[in-house]
Parts: sequence; C-alpha cells; structure tokens
Amino acid sequence: MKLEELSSCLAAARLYGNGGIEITDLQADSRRVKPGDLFICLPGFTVDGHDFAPQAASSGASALVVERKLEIDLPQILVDDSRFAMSVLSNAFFKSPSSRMKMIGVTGTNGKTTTTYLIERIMEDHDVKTGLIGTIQMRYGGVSYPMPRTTPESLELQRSLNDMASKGVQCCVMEVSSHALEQGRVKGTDFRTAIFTNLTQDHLDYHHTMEEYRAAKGLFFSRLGNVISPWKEERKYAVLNADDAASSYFAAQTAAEVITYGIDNEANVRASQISITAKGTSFHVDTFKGEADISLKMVGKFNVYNALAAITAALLEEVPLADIKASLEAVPGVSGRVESVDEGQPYAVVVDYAHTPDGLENVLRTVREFAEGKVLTVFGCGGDRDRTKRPLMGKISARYSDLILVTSDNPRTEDPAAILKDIEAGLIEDSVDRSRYELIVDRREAIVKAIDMASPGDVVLIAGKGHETYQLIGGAVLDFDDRIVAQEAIRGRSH
Ligand SMILES: CC(=O)N[C@H]1[C@@H](OP(=O)(O)OP(=O)(O)OC[C@H]2O[C@@H](n3ccc(=O)[nH]c3=O)[C@H](O)[C@@H]2O)O[C@H](CO)[C@@H](O)[C@@H]1O[C@H](C)C(=O)N[C@@H](C)C(=O)N[C@H](CCC(=O)O)C(=O)O
Ligand SMILES: Nc1ncnc2c1ncn2[C@@H]1O[C@H](COP(=O)(O)OP(=O)(O)OP(=O)(O)O)[C@@H](O)[C@H]1O
Repeated sequence: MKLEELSSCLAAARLYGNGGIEITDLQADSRRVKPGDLFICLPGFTVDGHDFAPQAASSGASALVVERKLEIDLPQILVDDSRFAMSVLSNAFFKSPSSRMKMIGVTGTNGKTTTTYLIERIMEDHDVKTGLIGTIQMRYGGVSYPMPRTTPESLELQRSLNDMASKGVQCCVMEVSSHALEQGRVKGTDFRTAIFTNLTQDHLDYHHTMEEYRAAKGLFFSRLGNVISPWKEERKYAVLNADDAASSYFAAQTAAEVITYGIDNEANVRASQISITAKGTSFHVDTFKGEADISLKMVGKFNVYNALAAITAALLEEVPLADIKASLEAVPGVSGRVESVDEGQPYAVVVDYAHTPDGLENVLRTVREFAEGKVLTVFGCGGDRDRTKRPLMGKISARYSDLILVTSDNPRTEDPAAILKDIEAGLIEDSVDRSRYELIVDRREAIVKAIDMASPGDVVLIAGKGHETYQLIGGAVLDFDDRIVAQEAIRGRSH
C-alpha cells in the first residue's frame, strides 16, 4: 500500500516527503521494524516511541507516523494523536478484517473471559469457525497464542483479525477492556454484537472514578454501528444485563438494537428456578426463541449471567436453543474459574481468578453455599494497581470466611508487606477479630497453611490468580501456579 493512500485515511494528517513509496508493513515497536515498514511513534505512558525513531530508521523503516516532526530523513505523516492514527491505519492497511466476519465483543468488570469461552464453544459446535481473543489466550484454527493483554493494541488486533479472516474464521468473539476502549484499541472494528456483563469497582488507578470507568465502557455502545462497513450491512445488537444499573446508561447511548438478559428484572432472555450445588448450576431460561432447562457444570449464580449473555448472543446468530443448551451443558468450566483441585481429599480446594471486590464476593457467596464446614480464604491484591480496592476486599473476605490468609498476588514493584497492610486496614475497620486472619507474604506458605488447617467438609478458596502460572515480584516473573502448589500441599499433608 502506498504511503499517500494510508495518509489519506487520516482526515487531519499532513504528509511530508515522498508519498509514493510502498509500505510493506506497520510497526509500533522499533525492535520489530523490518525494511519497508511504516514506524508509528506512540508517546507511551512509560517511554516515548518518538525516541526510538532513529533505531527504527536504522532497521530500515521507510516512513514514520509522528506527533511532532522529527529531524530524520524519512517521509513522515504528522498527526495529532498517533495511537488514534494507528487504529485507523491498521484497519485500512489490513482492509477492515472485522468486516469479513461476525464480531462479538464482551465488556464488563467480571465475566468477560467466561462469556467469550461459552460463545466460542457454542459457535464451534454449530460449525461456525470461531476465533477467540482474551485474557488467557488468542486461539483460532486449532492454534493458541499467549496474550500479554486482554485486548491487543489496534495494530496487533487488526493483524490478527486479518490472519483469522484469511484462514476462514467466520466469527470472532473477543474481550474488550475499558483500557482498550479508552485508548481506542478497537476503534474502527466492526462489531455486530456488543455484550455488557457488569460494572463494579476495578481499575480506578487508571480510570480514577467509577463515572470515568463507566464512560470508557460506554464508548463500546455509543460507537456500535458507527463503523462504515463496505462489506456488509446488518443489524447491530447491544446485549445488556438487565440487573446491572449501568445498562440503562449504555442503552441510552447506543443506536443499536438493545436486547437484555437477566434474572431479577424483566429481560428478553431471563433465567429462573436457579439451583446451585458443588457440582454445577441448573436453571430454566425463557427467551425470544423458546424456553429450556439448562444444567451447567460450572458453579455460581454469576455463571448463570455469563451463560445468559452467551445464550443471547448465540440466539442472535440464529443458533437453535436446543443446540445452545447441548453446548453449554458440555462445557467443563474455564481454566482457573472456580476450578476444583481434587486429589480425593475430604475437604474442597477451589482456585478462582476473582481479583475484584465484586468477583471475590460472588465466588465467596458461591463456595459458602456448598461448604459443609468452614471457608478458609487465601487472597491478596496486585501491586501498582487500584489501591482503593484493597481494604474493600479485606472486608468482603471477612464477611464470608471463617479464616482469612492475606497474602501476595503479583506485588510488582510495591512492597508486598505494605499491600497486605492495606488489606488489613479493611479488616481492622470492620473490627475483625485478630484470631480470624493472618498476614503471610509468601503465597506458597499461605496456601500450605490453609490446606493444613482444613477439616472434612471445609472449603479452601485460593483467589486472585486463577489460570496464571507466574507471580510478578519486583521486576521478576517467577513460576507460580496456585493449582500446582495446592496439589503439592494436599499430597504433602499427612492426614
Ligand atoms: C497503561 C497501558 O495500557 N499501557 C500500554 C501501553 O504502554 P505505553 O504506551 O506506556 O508503552 P511504552 O512502554 O511507554 O512504549 C511506548 C511506545 O514505545 C515503543 N518502544 C518501546 C521500547 C523500545 O525499545 N522501542 C519502542 O519502539 C513501544 O512499542 C510503544 O509503542 O502500550 C503498550 C504497548 O502496546 C502496552 O503494553 C501497555 O500495556 C501495559 C503493559 C498494561 O499493563 N496495560 C494494562 C493496564 C491493560 O491494558 N489492561 C487491560 C485490561 C485488563 C483487565 O481487564 O484486567 C487489557 O486490555 O489488558
Ligand atoms: N458474571 C460475573 N459476575 C461477577 N463475577 C464474575 C462473573 N463471572 C466471573 N466472575 C468472577 O470473576 C472472575 C474472573 O472471571 P472472568 O475471567 O470470566 O472475568 P474477566 O472479566 O475476563 O476478568 P479479567 O478482565 O480480569 O480477565 C471469576 O473467577 C469469578 O470469580
């Protein structure tokens, strides 16, 4: 593609130098630049991509996208906002790949990964080749790729969507984080269906207030239908949780058709007669395309919401309800989400990714329902992230647990002991007896201790890391998997 063609996609851009040169690829990381690439200089949150333009030039970059003109002898496209320009250019360079498949996006504080997994399963069972993008991985065509973030940068996103489309993927279901929406990572992506799970406190280190956080999520719904798609014309759907207060805010913003799902309030897809056991969850569902009784192997009322969101999206893709039921009933669960570590021990050990106040409360309520004895909770809070949730999570843990072992969960550059103290502040504020909790910096030690203390009928909940196989301490990435540590602790216990 010619540089001038790319430049013309950006309304307010100015092109300096020879626009007739051929651009062979786009890059935003100088370390990946190959001869012929257009290097996009992003002013980052930590370093400024403009500083790496000389390195990109020496690796053969043939042109630059800049927010300020650089003293480098290469053609340059001058823009106001290069992150925004990157989303437009990536979409143009890869020829709007999202318009070549059905795009289903899921946003919300909790439940994104689970919901995308359920939709992927239903669509694949229905013989629709489906791609998945999210926190755990990206996968399509039988290959899975590890993901550094929940939602990729626009360049990586459009590149991946293009690859999916070229390999015959017909539908892509992806998680859309609030960071991604705020940074325009999915700008220009042609979503057919935008799903909202729920909005509760998280990421206030980045969004500052709940209003800003909600506004970021709102971008998903306000933009839905704004993408000019030359390849297809079809209806757009906003699938909203009728039981979450933020849904009316999103409904008011979107031009798309609103379809709701829920349990407590009137909804187009509504569950009733919910029954939860340690083995699974069953419910009755009324939809705009009939009704059914569904038994999930996943536990927790929150998974009923995730299933309802998936049912709604699949019905909108014309999958028969009976087929949706069959697929949902076959899903064994999602890695690290209320995952049982079962070595035949007389007490239950559950690993869960809950790392938000609401997520922790939901999973604790769930385990409380099937615990025949005490609930022993091991959890912590991440470093360099939303600090306001720490005391809140302390309070929630105490509300539902008999014993709490507060420990480390990716302290990153912070002092792990100081994070534990922040959590303890919530326990102190609620006058939780000192005998009911311990602060143990070493996560392995905390898990081993909880398991050693469990009696028959008890539940040990290890929350926060779920599927993660590492612990981020200082600048180091150390191998750590809650499930393996728990397994070893159960086996190592003498009784
Ligand atoms: C706050 C945030 O979102 N930051 C993202 C942002 O970082 P940044 O702008 O600071 O990048 P930077 O490191 O300063 O680099 C600036 C530019 O210089 C370039 N560079 C840098 C070094 C070099 O040698 N050469 C070079 O060209 C970089 O490639 C980049 O283009 O752009 C980077 C490159 O794309 C991302 O990796 C980074 O995500 C960081 C790692 C992150 O933690 N993001 C989190 C907050 C996030 O996005 N989370 C959400 C949701 C999670 C959830 O729901 O739980 C997600 O979608 O994952
Ligand atoms: N619908 C829901 N409502 C509330 N909590 C939920 C819901 N679904 C899952 N959870 C809780 O949140 C945890 C994370 O679930 P999941 O990975 O599906 O969410 P997510 O939105 O993808 O999270 P993240 O964006 O942080 O990756 C689960 O382990 C569970 O404890």
